[in-house]
Amino acid sequence: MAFFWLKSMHTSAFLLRSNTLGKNNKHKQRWERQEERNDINYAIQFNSRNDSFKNTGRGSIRVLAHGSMPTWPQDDKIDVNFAQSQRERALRSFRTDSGVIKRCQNFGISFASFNMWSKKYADDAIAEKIDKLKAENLVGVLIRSGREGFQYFIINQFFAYLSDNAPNLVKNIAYLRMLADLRYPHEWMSNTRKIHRRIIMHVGPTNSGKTYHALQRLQNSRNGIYCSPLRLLAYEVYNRMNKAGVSCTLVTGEDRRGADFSNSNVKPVGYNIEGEPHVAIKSCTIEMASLDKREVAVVDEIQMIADRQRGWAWTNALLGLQAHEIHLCGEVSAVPIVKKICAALDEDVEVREYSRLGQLHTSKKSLNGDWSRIKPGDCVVTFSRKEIFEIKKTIEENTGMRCAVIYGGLPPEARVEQANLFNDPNSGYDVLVASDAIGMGINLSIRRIVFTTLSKFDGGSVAHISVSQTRQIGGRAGRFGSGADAGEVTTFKPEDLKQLTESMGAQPPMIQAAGIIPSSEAIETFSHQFPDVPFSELWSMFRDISTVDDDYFLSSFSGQEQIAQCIEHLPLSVRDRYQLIYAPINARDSIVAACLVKYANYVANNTECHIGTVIKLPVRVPTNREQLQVFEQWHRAITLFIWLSFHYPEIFSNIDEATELKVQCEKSIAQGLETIRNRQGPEGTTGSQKKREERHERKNLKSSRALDKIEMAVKNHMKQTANA
Ligand SMILES: Nc1ncnc2c1ncn2[C@@H]1O[C@H](COP(=O)(O)OP(=O)(O)OP(=O)(O)O)[C@@H](O)[C@H]1O
Repeated sequence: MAFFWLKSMHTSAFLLRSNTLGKNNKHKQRWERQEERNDINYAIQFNSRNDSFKNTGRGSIRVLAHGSMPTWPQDDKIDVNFAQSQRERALRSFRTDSGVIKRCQNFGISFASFNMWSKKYADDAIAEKIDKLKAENLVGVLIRSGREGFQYFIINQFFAYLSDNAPNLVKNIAYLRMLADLRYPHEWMSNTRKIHRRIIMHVGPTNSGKTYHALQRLQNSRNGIYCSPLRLLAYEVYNRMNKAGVSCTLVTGEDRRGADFSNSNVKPVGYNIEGEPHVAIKSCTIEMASLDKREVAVVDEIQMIADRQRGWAWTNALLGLQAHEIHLCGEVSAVPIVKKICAALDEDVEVREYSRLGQLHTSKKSLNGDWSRIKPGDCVVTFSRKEIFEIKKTIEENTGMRCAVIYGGLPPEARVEQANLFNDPNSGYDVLVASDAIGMGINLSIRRIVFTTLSKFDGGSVAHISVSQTRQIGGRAGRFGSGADAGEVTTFKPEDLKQLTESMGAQPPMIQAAGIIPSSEAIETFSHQFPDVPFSELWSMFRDISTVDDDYFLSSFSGQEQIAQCIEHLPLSVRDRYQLIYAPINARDSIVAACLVKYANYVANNTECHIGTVIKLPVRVPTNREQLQVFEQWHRAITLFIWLSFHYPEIFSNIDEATELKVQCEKSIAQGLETIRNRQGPEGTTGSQKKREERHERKNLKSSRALDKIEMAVKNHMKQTANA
């Protein structure tokens, strides 16, 4: 993969104070341009170099040439021909990937040896001489791994090839491969293997009552745990249990709450020797699940075991929960993989199938591109935050109805508030404009889902959303007991209706493999072999050399790698690095990443961190969507502090101050949403503010022209490189 650095671009990188809005616009604009330009096969990434955190106001832009990047097909369209073309593509790009070459050097492989062996490997693969790389065997790999994972697979198989054909090229290769051997996950949790567990799967479409039945069982147990994919769902179950008089605690990455003993019906199940109450149930996000002995465990949305980033958490829960009864709720597509894993554990699986409660039908007509056809109770779904606000404005102007908004970047508290506005028939908010964040969690009284598009930018290219995602989002219409008992699904554009109808009528393909990650101990032992290699490279090296069984895949590390790079320059232990890279953040959020570096500095120095020294919220309420986005990032930076306080309680001890700041930030976000709604003109802007924004626009236009010139230079450079 060809890339080079353009260091001359002066960018104001990570700015932590309130006067940064204009400068942050520039970054935002670049990211938006990245999305827009995807169709001409360029991804321009803002790259956070370590020195950019030193307030130098400089950064660099990394330009990755993706070559021709077609849309990734849905699973059932992946065949031998596709496998062949992807194999050739991946073999070509891995041979020129400077990251791979660098890692090979870390393994002691010289450039000349890499050149020679990578060519042999590519030739043998194309000649179908390597079993695992035969096109027919790659179909399953492509489905399991997706685009990003497939590239890793090709690199990983290169090391397997070296191990067989040039065992002396990498020193200790057999030992390294043994350290990175992840083939036997069913042998990992020895304590759990001593327990006889009954596994019950509740499967069915959205809104079929599967979670309801599992929760009924949990509620009647002496002690149990509910593992949720979202903080919001964990909170919902926490409330539900306490309301029903069952003592329940809440544990999420950002929140810990005791049982609600203010409710006189809620009684602890007993007391320990210090007189502290034992509660019956724990409701948590799945990454926070503890594996103590229990009577009942409920794991929600089990199909997420195949999620490229988070799947490992479901696998850990399935392998490790020490409960006599485990209830797994989710899509029928998860049944085969759960059965396979449980067969290896010598455990039986009982499957209970459910049908949808209430009607759901796909409309025969789209809205034909006409916003005036939006009706009260509609939820308009789009996948870009920018579009959410534009659509909201258009609908409000065209119909006179007001729109609530829900998207992933909004804090959960704000999402609940927006959901309440939409659900309340007297609030004046008749329509919801949302992203796929509505697919799980919050109860919504939606009558009709209107998809504005069925494609989504997946970080590499624009791809169709999967059958499973389409059905999950579409299924939110007509939720049982919401007052909208019959649901409808349609599209905004007529050309999307055919695909929607097909997806809504199809069954999601069966899940082939479950995510896993190496333990911190495995990474630590591996790191001792390479004391001079930076942690972020170490992680990729582990992936290069690891061996994984076909029923599993190594979860994506890309988010973790980005975090690892941000904190690479700090003197942290391997264990601390392992902890920090799993912080629930996106390192591309510049403000959050900058705060993480500051927080990590306190960890490195083992000194107490006061949130006030890192975060000062802007005093003004956000009045446009860019400013709102900055507040959203501050909110994530505050919740990151709270997350850290659970892992490093002595360093991040002042949670009260953080909680206060978080509430203040939530208020500003709520006011911002209200202000943007109430003002006139584009994005709710008026008068002098409008002028200010026009000035910004002009500035942005200038920098966008500069960017065009750079891209032209990049194109020319690549042409020359290709010719050479
Ligand atoms: N037997 C029942 N009695 C009363 N309410 C029920 C019953 N079954 C389901 N519900 C209600 O119907 C709604 C949908 O149920 P539930 O959340 O269990 O569905 P689900 O299949 O898990 O859907 P999703 O995958 O969207 O979460 C919930 O509000 C739930 O409380």
